[in-house]
Amino acid sequence: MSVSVEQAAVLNSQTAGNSPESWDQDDRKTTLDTESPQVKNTEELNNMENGELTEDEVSKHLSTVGRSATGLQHVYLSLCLPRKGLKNVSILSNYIHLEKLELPNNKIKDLSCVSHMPYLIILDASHNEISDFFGFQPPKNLKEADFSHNRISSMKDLSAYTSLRKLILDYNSIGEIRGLEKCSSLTHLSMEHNKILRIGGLRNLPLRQLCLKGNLLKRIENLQTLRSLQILDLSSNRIQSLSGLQDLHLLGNINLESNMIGEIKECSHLQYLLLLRELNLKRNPIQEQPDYRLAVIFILNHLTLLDERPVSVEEKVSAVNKYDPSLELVAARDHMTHVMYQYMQPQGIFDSTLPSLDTPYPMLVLTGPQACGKRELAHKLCHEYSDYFGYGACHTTRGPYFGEEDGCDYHFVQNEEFQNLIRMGYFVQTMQYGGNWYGLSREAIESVAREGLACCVHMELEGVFSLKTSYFEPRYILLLPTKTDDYILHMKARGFYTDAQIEKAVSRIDLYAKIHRERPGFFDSVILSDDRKQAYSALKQLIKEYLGLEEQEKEGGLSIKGTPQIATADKIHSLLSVYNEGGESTAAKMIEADPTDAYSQTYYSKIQVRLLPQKTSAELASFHRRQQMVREALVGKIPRAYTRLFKRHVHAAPSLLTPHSQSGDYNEDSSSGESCPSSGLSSSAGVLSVGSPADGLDAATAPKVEPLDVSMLGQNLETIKDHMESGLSPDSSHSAPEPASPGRPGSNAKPILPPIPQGRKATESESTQQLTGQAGQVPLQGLMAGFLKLILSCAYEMRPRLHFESPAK
Ligand SMILES: Nc1ncnc2c1ncn2[C@@H]1O[C@H](COP(=O)(O)OP(=O)(O)OP(=O)(O)O)[C@@H](O)[C@H]1O
Repeated sequence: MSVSVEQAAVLNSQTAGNSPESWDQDDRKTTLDTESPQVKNTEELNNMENGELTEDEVSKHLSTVGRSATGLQHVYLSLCLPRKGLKNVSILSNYIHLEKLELPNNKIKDLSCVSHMPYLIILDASHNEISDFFGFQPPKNLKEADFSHNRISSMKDLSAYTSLRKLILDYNSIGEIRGLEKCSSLTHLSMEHNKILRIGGLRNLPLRQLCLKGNLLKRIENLQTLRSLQILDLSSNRIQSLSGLQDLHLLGNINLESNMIGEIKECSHLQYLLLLRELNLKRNPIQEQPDYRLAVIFILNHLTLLDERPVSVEEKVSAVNKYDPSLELVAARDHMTHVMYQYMQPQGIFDSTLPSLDTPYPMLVLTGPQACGKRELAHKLCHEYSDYFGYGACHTTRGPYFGEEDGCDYHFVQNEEFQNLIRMGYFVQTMQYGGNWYGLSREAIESVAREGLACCVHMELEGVFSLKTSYFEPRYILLLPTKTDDYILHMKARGFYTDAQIEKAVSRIDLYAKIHRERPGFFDSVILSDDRKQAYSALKQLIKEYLGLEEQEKEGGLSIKGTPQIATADKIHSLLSVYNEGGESTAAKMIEADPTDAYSQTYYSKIQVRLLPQKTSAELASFHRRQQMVREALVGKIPRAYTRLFKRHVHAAPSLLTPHSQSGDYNEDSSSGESCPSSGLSSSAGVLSVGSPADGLDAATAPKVEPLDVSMLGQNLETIKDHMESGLSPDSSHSAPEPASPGRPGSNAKPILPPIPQGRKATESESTQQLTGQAGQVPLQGLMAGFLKLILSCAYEMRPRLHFESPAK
């Protein structure tokens, strides 16, 4: 039976002033009962008390007039009767045109009346006492049904409900999802707070939203076919793993609050869900994992909301820096660590063969993936070119392989010792590889340098990045295997490596190749290492070019072996002295100095190209000042402030080291402006220019501070040795006693030699090296510490740029 407009008007007239909205908003049943006595006849009241719906009641709550489905009449389309205590709604069988029926918060057990509503689209039967799931014939247009908060314990086949889009079955006692297979329009299913033990029965449904909150689920399963799922709520279950979600590529929001997910690695199941923006893992054990939030953000870097908190850009950057730092970042951290620890230690100057403090040690770094042959080649090179190269043995925490010797291949140390060494500022760079630590110590480089040789080391790419941030400026040669199968065979043949290690090494070939491809010039040279013999020949060829040996061989038939190392050192010294004395036109001067020397030309013009355009006049002045200070320190001139203050007795330096001071001109003038260590830096520029007076000295009397003249030192070696053996200071015969009042203007102070390092055996050769500047380590002691620290920091500040160069380049 339809309700015509006329009938409805009549019904409405009976309830004038009581709109359905006012009923909806306020449960005023009693109020209405008392306030509108005319509406309530006795029968009606009885019915209401019995929970039986009456026509009058219906008429009051009908709304939304529209055309009937047949289009012939105007009818009410909606009926809303919330909180009426209704038990029996059978009368609604007459209202066949209803499209929307809302009966929440009643006591309805039977909804069979709905069978008579073929046009019903929306049904809200929530908060009732229904136990019979869909106990009516299917209205074929039913799109939304809410049966939440009822007493439904099992689902029935809903194959007939092909139009159903939204089904809400929250707060029932359903134990299993079933009967939905044919609901081909179902996009929204909510079954929170039921008793579902397993996910199932959802195969191929076009669900976009699924809520199974508050059930008894232990795992996520059978969801892989829900390709349209966008929002998933599995909160308040007992789920331990996120496995099962990996194929749901449209998922944008997952709520897993209050579950039992404990491992960060579980998030990797979600990492390919590129549309995932919101994830809630609150109240899961995973929250206790260290750096939980950053770790999750790192894995799921598309998230915008994690645990209901927005993910900031800073968090994303920190996450990447923490879990996948770039090679540069790793290097910067490594470098920072070692610089910091180094500066916390007493300082020492290692001048070795170098003409000035800011000249880096000559170094050759062979790099490439593990077992590519770089170590073998490094050893070979150092053996064959022993006059040029010394092997720099790194430290490692890995145990020695068969045949490896401590101190030869590596210094093998325990992890604890390695960490101690790091804290002692012992290393220039370190890296972890394959669970072991590797570190190149300052001492490894300097001990080679003390022999007047260039240090040859091998290391992985991370080590190269780290060295590139330091003030060392080695040559980097990449040894790259290209025949992967041969490389794998070679590694297997060595018998040291597990499959995983081999796999890792192989995978790093690409990394090296990529860096080489993307950063031209990152490596100075690349040698293919597939054939070790060929690789070594190529390496030799390169080295000869670097050292200029090819020309020498061609020109003079010089044999490589036996070429005195001093030749190289001399060359660098002489070149540098030209540089030091020159101003802007040093390159020209260098060429003038030895125009036939191809090595010099290339070497120096390259340096000029690198150095001069980058330096302002202030920088140059600063550079000269620092050189001045370093030289003074090396020839033994103690900072005047300290000398004055503590009146230390110092050994006088041999006159040959300081030719200008022999005459007693070396002016220890307190008025020089160097009354404190830092004042040296504020003195005027150009103190090293030929003929320019030292800072604060009278132009006529000031000593010219010149680069150490190695050859001159060599000539007088015997004299010095004699002095040392006799326990006298080498030039005691020349030196005047230290003035009683060194601070007095015009007083003389003889420069001193750096003390021979404590504990170091002063063998003849070592003494020689010390005095010739080949190996002069000056440990900082007492008052020198501050001054030398200052020098070191200056030297570090101004990154050195000089290094051995290829004349052929
Ligand atoms: N100080 C360091 N910094 C960075 N990498 C280093 C350092 N010392 C050694 N390495 C590198 O660590 C990797 C592992 O060294 P290890 O000696 O254990 O390997 P290996 O199997 O002997 O291979 P290889 O023959 O290349 O040395 C090698 O590639 C090695 O060159």
